[in-house]
Amino acid sequence: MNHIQLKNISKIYNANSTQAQSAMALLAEGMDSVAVKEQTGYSVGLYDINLNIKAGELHCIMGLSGSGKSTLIRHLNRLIDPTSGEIWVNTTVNTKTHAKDNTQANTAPVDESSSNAINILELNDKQLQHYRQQTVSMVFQHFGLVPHMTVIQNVAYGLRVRKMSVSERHEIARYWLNEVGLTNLEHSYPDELSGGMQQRVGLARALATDNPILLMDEAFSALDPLIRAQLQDQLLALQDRLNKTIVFITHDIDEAVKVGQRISILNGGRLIQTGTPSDLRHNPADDYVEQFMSAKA
Ligand SMILES: Nc1ncnc2c1ncn2[C@@H]1O[C@H](COP(=O)(O)OP(=O)(O)OP(=O)(O)O)[C@@H](O)[C@H]1O
Repeated sequence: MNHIQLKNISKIYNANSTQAQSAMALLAEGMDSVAVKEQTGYSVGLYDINLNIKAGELHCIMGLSGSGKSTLIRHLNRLIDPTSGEIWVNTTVNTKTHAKDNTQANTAPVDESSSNAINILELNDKQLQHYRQQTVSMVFQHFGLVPHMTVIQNVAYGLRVRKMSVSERHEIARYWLNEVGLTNLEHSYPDELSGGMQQRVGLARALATDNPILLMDEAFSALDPLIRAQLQDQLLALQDRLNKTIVFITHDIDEAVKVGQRISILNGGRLIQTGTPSDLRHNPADDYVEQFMSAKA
């Protein structure tokens, strides 16, 4: 049932292999990332992360600033490569949604031992490009829209590489704009829209590719609370139907509890605990987790 598996992932920034090994030896002894940085000069992004993300789950990654959230999510589309470890992705999980008739074709996911899982760190440039086009999409905190393109061109952007005709890709883009509650704005430019509307465009763009994995890096954090709550509700409603595997980064425990089926808590580059909101509330692994859960509104 796993869609993504991280095995012993560590990331030491700006260190060669020998330097990284010395930092990791200190981490293995239990030294925290701040002390490692003081002693060696190297920043610890992540240390020895083992994490399984299930097919079709909305999995939140939570933690304070600097805990490693962005480092982790950026490994999943290889914007960052680890110092060591493996990242396995099951490429047979299929959550394709057909824009025209809205039928869904969910293929039963295969477990981690399946030969259909690939170690994405072994992909060559061409395979990586294909993986990014067909398997993972990302929604960014600051929307990442192309300013000189209209809304519909932005949403259709990821479909251009699939050699679809303009009319075909615009039909799909229109469908997703409608799904995220944006109609009659297709000819607007991003700077004519509010932040909430721009992020709806960002979401429609990510959904339009119909990739099974959606990465959301603090996607709602720049929005005011009311709009943020609306987008959270909309994401949950969409996910009810789409059943994607969503990795959702947030530093806000209320948001994590609201949207996450499971939550992974990071601290200083280490994975402290993964569980349902109820697991974390009733059986926190340490004081850090307990403080988060008791800070929940
Ligand atoms: N490019 C980089 N070079 C050096 N160190 C880095 C780099 N990117 C991140 N780090 C360090 O890695 C650690 C984890 O950073 P990361 O940005 O992943 O945390 P985060 O939880 O996403 O934080 P935030 O919520 O502030 O975005 C921090 O100590 C950070 O300083």
